[in-house]
Amino acid sequence: LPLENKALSRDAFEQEREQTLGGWPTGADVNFEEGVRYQLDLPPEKRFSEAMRKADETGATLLQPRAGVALLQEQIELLTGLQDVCDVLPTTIDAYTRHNRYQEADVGIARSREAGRSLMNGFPAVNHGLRGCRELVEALSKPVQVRHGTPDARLLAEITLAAGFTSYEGGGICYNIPYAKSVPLARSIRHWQYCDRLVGLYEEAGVRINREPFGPLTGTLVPPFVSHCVMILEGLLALEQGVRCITLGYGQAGNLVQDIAAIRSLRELGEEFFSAAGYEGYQLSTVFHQWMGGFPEEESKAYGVICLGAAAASLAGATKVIVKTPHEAEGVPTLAANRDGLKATRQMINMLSEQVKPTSAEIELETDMIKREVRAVLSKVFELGEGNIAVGTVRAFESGVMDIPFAPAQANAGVLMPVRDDHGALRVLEKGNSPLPDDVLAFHRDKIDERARSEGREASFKMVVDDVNAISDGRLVGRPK
Ligand SMILES: CC[C@H]1O[C@@H](n2cnc3c(N)ncnc32)[C@H](O)[C@@H]1O
Repeated sequence: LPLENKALSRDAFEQEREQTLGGWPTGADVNFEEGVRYQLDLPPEKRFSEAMRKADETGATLLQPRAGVALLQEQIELLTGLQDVCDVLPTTIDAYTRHNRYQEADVGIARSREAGRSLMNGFPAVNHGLRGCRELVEALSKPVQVRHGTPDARLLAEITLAAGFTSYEGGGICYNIPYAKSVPLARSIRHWQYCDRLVGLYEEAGVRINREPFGPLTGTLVPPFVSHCVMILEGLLALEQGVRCITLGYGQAGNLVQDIAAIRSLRELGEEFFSAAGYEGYQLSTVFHQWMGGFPEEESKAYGVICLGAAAASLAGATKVIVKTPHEAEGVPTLAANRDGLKATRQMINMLSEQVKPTSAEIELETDMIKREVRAVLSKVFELGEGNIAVGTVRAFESGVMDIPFAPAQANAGVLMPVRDDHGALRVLEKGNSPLPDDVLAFHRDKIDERARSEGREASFKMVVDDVNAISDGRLVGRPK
């Protein structure tokens, strides 16, 4: 399929829809006009776009957990048990569904039924189908979002959107490079143009669905400019398909100054690039993911990490924060652990939300650095695309102009290497083929040299490894033992 950054024609979309809905028997229940009517009947308090608009209007930071289990009744109980301590709800999708392995998802459901507990790491929404997903939506009183990691998320989108989910996470880059090994980037981008076109068709029918590109990417020392470039490209691709409600994401890195600058620059850069591309009348918000890297085993220390993330999200003025749990080091959290992570986060945000947001010369400098980095990389992506940012994106990854640290995908160069500086901010140790301006690179190098001097060792990959393990080991910067 030719990859172009143009709204899919209705014919092309309908043709592809036939094949998409045939991907699993439950696809046969989906009818677009009926789905629109169902969505239009949802009350405003169950619409994600409304919740995000109000949050930005009032300067609130909304709380959202992750949560997904195999069986429908359990998922209803789980989300019912969470909705009184959060603002908006998730449904985290299982790994089989994320790779379109619905047959195995069926087996997972059957085995979970036999065992009387969830043996899957998420909710297999495609197998539960329209009826199951609607039963879930109708049991709840708050907006529900689909959270997953699916390179080909077309059938999942058709079923969950018709079922009344009002937000859909992901994108053709963010759900490929960190999540898949050998899915061609052009293919996942094209699949996500279908998902975004579907959202655009709902939009044209008067149903505003929120789209949230997945900001953290690999969740391992990803410098703000790297994930910001992905966010802006996926936002532009979505806008072209008719999406008008976008939440750009960012994964906490740990240094407060840098995290605050990251969220503020993300919103400003979104506005800058979306309006420069000629789009208007869209809703733009931000989401801050609490630390996505390794967590301490001990719950008391895990709360420390969770609360720093809560504080950073509030001080940065993020529209929403994705909350971790004290079971993060173990795996899928219990309802109680999920509730506790949310309550600790709420305490932090309540104590900070009435305070004046901090500004400082350091935050201004960091914000300016991030903006210059993003502009340098994206102008190269646009140049590579010769007017087509979808092709530009593919070529940028092929050439290493865009490069995501620690990503498993063959499509990723994997040369750019980050490392923390003496205060824990992420800097570029090895730029790879990233077109960062020389003075910006010198800034990064100076900051890294400062740490090397204070630790009395050369900046090296050993430092990076120490940083990857630092937070699990109880600190931010991976100091030598
Ligand atoms: C993106 C990765 C994050 O999603 C979280 N996660 C993945 N599956 C589930 C799940 N089924 N329930 C709750 N949290 C989950 C996991 O803890 C990790 O922090």
